[in-house]
Amino acid sequence: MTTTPPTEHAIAAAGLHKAYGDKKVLDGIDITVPTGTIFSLLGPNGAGKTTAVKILSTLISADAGSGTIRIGGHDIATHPQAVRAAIGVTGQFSAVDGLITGEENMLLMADLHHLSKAEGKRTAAELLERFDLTDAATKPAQTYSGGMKRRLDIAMTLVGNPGIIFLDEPTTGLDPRARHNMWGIIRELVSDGTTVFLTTQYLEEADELADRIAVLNDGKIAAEGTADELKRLIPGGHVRLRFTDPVAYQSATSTVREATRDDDSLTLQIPSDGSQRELRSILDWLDSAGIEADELTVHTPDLDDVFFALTGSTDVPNQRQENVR
Ligand SMILES: Nc1ncnc2c1ncn2[C@@H]1O[C@H](COP(=O)(O)OP(=O)(O)OP(=O)(O)O)[C@@H](O)[C@H]1O
Repeated sequence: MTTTPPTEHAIAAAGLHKAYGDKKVLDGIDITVPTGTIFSLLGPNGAGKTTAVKILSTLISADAGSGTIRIGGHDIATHPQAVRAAIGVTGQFSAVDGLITGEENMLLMADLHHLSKAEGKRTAAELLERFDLTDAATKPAQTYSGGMKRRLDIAMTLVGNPGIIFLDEPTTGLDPRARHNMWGIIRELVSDGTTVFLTTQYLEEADELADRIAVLNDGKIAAEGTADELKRLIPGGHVRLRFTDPVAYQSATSTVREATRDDDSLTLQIPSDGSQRELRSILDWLDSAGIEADELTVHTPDLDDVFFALTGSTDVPNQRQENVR
C-alpha cells in the first residue's frame, strides 16, 4: 500500500500539453493548488477546462512533452492508482443511477470502495444525513430534484474520503437556492481540509468560493490570482466621493482635477485600482486639501469584466463587450 507523502500542494502540474489533431487545447499550462484551498478554472466554452480535469484526475493522459503532474504528492505517470485513491471526481455527467434509491446508490459506492457491509451502511447514513437526503434516501433517485441529485453525486464522491475533489461545473442548471446550498457544501468541504478544484461557467461562483482563479483562454492561462487581484488587472476601478454640502462639493471639484463629476448627485469619481496604497494616497491627499466627503466607496471591476477583457470571447454578445469598463 502506498502512503501519501506530506505535501503543501495538493495539485502541482507543470507544462500541461494536450492537442486533438491540430487543435492545441492545452498549450503548456501550469497549475498549482495549495492543500485545503479552492482553485477555480474559468474559461469560455471549449477552452479546455474539462480536458484539464480529465488529465489531472487520470481519466486521460497529457501529451508527451508535458511536465510532471503531482496530485496529493503522487506522480500521476508512475502512481496513477495512488492518485485515484486520493481524489474524487464529480463531472458534468452524474454518476447517480436514477432507477435505484439514493441509499442504494451510496451502498454501491461503498461496495466499490470495498467497505464492509456495516461500515458501508454507516458511511451512507452519515453522508445522506450530512447532505440533507435522509428523508429521500429510500426513494428512486430519478424522483429527486436537480439540486438533490447533485448533492447525492457529491455524497457518493465522498464515500472514499478523498482529500482532493474535482468538481466540474457542479452548479450548472441549478436554481439560485440550490446553487447557494451547493456553495455552502463546498465551503464546508474545504473547512474540513479538503482541496477543491472547481470549474465553473459562473463567474460569481468563482468570486464567491475560490481562493485562486485561473482564466484559461486559447490553451494558455491568461491570468491567475485571487478574485481581487484579477479585478485590478483591468481598468475601470474608481473611488467615489459623495457630498451632501454643495459648498464642500464645489471646493472638492476645483481641487480634484482628474475626477469625473456628477453635479446632480454631488459625487466625484477618481480613477483608482482600489489598492491599499492608492487608497492611502487619495485619503492623505484629501486630508491635506481639507476635503471631507460624506461617503467614500471603492468600485472595482467585477469578474465578468475581467473575464470578457481577458478572453475576448466570441461567445460574448457585442453589447456586453462594449460594456467593459
Ligand atoms: N475527445 C476529443 N476529441 C476531439 N476533440 C476534443 C475531445 N475532447 C475535447 N475536445 C475539444 O477540446 C476543446 C476543449 O474541450 P473541453 O471539454 O475541455 O472544454 P471546456 O472548457 O470544458 O468546455 P465547456 O465549458 O463547454 O464544457 C473543445 O474544442 C473540444 O471540442
